[in-house]
Amino acid sequence: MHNPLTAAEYKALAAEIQFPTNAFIDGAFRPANSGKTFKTTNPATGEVLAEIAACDASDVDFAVAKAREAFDDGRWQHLAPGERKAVLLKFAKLLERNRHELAVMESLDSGKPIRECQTVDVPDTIHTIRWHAELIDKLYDNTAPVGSKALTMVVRESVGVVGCVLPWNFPLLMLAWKIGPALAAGCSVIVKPAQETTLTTLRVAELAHEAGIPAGVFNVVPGGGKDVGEPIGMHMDVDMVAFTGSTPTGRRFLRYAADSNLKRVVLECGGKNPAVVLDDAEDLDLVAEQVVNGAFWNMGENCSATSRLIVDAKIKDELLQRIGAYMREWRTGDPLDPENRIGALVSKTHFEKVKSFLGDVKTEKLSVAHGGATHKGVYIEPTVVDGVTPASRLFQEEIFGPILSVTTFNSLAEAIALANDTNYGLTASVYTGSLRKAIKLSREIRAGVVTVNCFGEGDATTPFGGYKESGFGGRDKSVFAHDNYCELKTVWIDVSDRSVDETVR
Ligand SMILES: NC(=O)C1=CN([C@@H]2O[C@H](COP(=O)(O)OP(=O)(O)OC[C@H]3O[C@@H](n4cnc5c(N)ncnc54)[C@H](O)[C@@H]3O)[C@@H](O)[C@H]2O)C=CC1
Ligand code: BAL
Repeated sequence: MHNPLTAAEYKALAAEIQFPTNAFIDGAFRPANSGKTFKTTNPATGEVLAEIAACDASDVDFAVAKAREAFDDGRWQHLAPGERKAVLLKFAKLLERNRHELAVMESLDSGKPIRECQTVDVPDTIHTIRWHAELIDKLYDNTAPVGSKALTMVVRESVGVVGCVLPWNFPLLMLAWKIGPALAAGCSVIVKPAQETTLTTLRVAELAHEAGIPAGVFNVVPGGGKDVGEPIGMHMDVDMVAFTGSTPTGRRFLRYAADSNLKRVVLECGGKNPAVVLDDAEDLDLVAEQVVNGAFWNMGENCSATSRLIVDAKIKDELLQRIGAYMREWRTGDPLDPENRIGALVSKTHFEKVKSFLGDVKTEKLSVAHGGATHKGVYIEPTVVDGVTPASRLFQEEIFGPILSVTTFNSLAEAIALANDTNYGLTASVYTGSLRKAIKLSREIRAGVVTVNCFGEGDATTPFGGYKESGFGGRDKSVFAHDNYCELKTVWIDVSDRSVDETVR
């Protein structure tokens, strides 16, 4: 499905794309009630791509009213699961037909390399929608073993109106991780994209409507966190919020829920993910490749990024040398050139934040093993920093940029303690030739995903989410994500002799 284009073809497509600019509510594009707009720019060039409706609480109220109307009259939730599936599969087909446009729009708005948009973001988005569509007519409800005097049904019902609050690092894919299971389950959604990356969400909503998802079921309300995110979180008629983003903002959604209607909250937050490499790792070239992929994929703007390399002191120098060799393949530059693997960071503000960690390297007198350069105020070369201790900000804080810290250990117990020495617990990877050690590490590292002899986030079939301050309330992806968007209802029907006798009388 990927069949990538050339750099010239991507640039030609970029020149002719029409960007959506208005909110999408009740099946139609609409300006913000206030008439206000905000600019979205291409971080690689600074060029303004579009002026987008800057919505506020009044737009959220309107979207929630329309989403509630659509939910209550059953135009979507009361379709048979197979009927929803058919519409969602058509939606996936339309996404596929428009995959080049979506990939280019995503790259222009976020600074992501087009090669990633084309090979990961867009195809995984489509696959996620398809996977949840295919799941929905294969799930059976249950009866409970209550004996012969009653018949009980334990049925799933759609949770209702869901606010999906999204980050800027994987705009399309995080949208799919939320709306895939939510729409399949019959919910109505109000999506708030990150202000930095609104364009593809609006285009996807338009395609969903074209595919036959009824008006009011899929709404997009663009704008800022305080203006749109908070009113969604505080809304008395929103039944659930599904959020991906930073841990501090995730905490706010728990407070909003507590201060409003106790809506369900599912959070997927930050990470400070270790790669633990034991001295019996079988293929150090493979380890180097996987660690580099984990650390620098998407410029490290990734909650699951490998940001801490925890390596046996005996093999550190050898591994760093191989990491350096593999990093030579990681060219930095124009995101629309498919040869480049590192694009622009999402914004100047974020660039400055990531750069401040390079400042720590100097003040802490750490050594840069590889990389370290910055270009044009938006690019940071992949960087490996050696000699980092747990006291360092580089070891403890989510950087969300292409910086990998290196720490050594001298025993397995020390490796596990270092891996767990963080408030986060999202992902980890372990590299060893010993099955026993791999199992021990995977059990003792407190993280939602542990990969062995590879880096990854699993696939559509596996749950994704974190322990500790990396997450709350549920998992994205897999059949378990479907459960987030459902209420469980018990229906108890008395069929005892007493009730039969009463009926007869
Ligand atoms: N876990 C992850 O995937 C992500 C982590 N981050 C981390 O967060 C840092 C800051 O990035 P931000 O874009 O500021 O993340 P953020 O967590 O503040 O933003 C995520 C979403 O929440 C919304 N939001 C922000 N403030 C809000 C508020 N007061 N009430 C309701 N909604 C609100 C934003 O508009 C956006 O849609 C990054 O440097 C990175 O470390 C950022 C994005 C994704
Ligand atoms: N890597 C997928 C989840 C995230 O970065 O937000």
